[in-house]
Amino acid sequence: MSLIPDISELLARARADLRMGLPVVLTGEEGESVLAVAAETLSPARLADLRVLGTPVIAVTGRRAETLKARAYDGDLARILIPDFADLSWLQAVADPSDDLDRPMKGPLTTERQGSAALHRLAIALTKSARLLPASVVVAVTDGRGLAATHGLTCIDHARAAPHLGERSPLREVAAARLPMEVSEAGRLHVFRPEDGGEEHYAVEIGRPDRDKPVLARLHSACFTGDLMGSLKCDCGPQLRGALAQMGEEGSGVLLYLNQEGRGIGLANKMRAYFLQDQGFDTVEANHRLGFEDDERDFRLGSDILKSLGFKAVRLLTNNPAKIAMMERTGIAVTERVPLKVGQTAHNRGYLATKAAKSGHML
Ligand SMILES: Nc1nc2c(ncn2[C@@H]2O[C@H](COP(=O)(O)OP(=O)(O)OP(=O)(O)O)[C@@H](O)[C@H]2O)c(=O)[nH]1
Ligand SMILES: [Zn+2]
Repeated sequence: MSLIPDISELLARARADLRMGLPVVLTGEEGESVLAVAAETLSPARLADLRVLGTPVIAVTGRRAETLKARAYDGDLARILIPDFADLSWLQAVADPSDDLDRPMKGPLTTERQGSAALHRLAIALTKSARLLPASVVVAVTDGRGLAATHGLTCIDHARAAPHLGERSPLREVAAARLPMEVSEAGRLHVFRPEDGGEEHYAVEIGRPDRDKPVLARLHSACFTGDLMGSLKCDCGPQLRGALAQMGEEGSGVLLYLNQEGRGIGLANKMRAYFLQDQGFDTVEANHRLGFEDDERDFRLGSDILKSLGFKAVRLLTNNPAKIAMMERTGIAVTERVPLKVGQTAHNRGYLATKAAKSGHML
């Protein structure tokens, strides 16, 4: 029946639940099931409830485990045993590196090596896509489906969810209108919304670019601090304005504004990363200490939008080779890379050097 939510709708619901601090039920292939809550949003009352149901563990990514010196027997993640004395602040200190330097001794931490980590991996993937810290408190339960039905919890089946996790929900254009701008009076803004109701993304068209010729294009990732606040820590604001100005001069172009704040980790996590940067870690190390990869963005969104606007080839304004490679892989030809070198400041010199050294950016 069409009234029943499908798996991508259930996943979207699970992300919203985790952000509220609600547990979700995850069920596995062998009939096993767990209850999972994001460490960041867990309340003391719910922690007590989880302890009534069983013996919870806290699952963190391999990246975070490295910093915590916890053995990651599962490779990309570690299931850390929670000592009886541990309270919510202990769990949050495992999840959140903010006070790593003040409280370096969380351990020694013992990690689980028996049994499957598949549901823990799913729990972490969900917290990440909910833009929360990638850490989940997980407890095994006997009848997950029954528990979900009785308590009105979202229930996700691992086998059904797996093919959808690395996938993005299809985008649909929901509205477009004329937008006269400083750089060009012939501006037009298109709003794209994913079918699962997630984050919207925008395309700003300048002029009426010919769909049969390579269009001057920029894939810009949202940066509240740089785009709007004039932050000196990165080069995003000048890049955004520089790209629009160039399109205005040429009288034609398309700028995609992708809501992938903080290279896909969200603004709260980006500010946690900035806090770590103030302690001396670089932009890549800070992401790793938080449990994230260097870059969690999905640039395929960009080619989805370009294709839906009818473009086949771009002259891409970027210094990031990963953007070019992804465009080519997903069927948008990059006929030219147009460098975008603006906004270097004394504050962002180290940031730009790290991107060049560790993320392959062209200086
Ligand atoms: N996690 C994290 N994100 C950051 C940091 N500084 C800036 N960002 C984010 O990095 C992204 C930069 O986006 P872009 O300028 O589109 O991408 P880029 O990879 O630098 O590539 P080009 O500018 O095209 O060369 C934005 O989402 C910013 O919010 C940081 O220190 N940590
Ligand atoms: Zn920025």
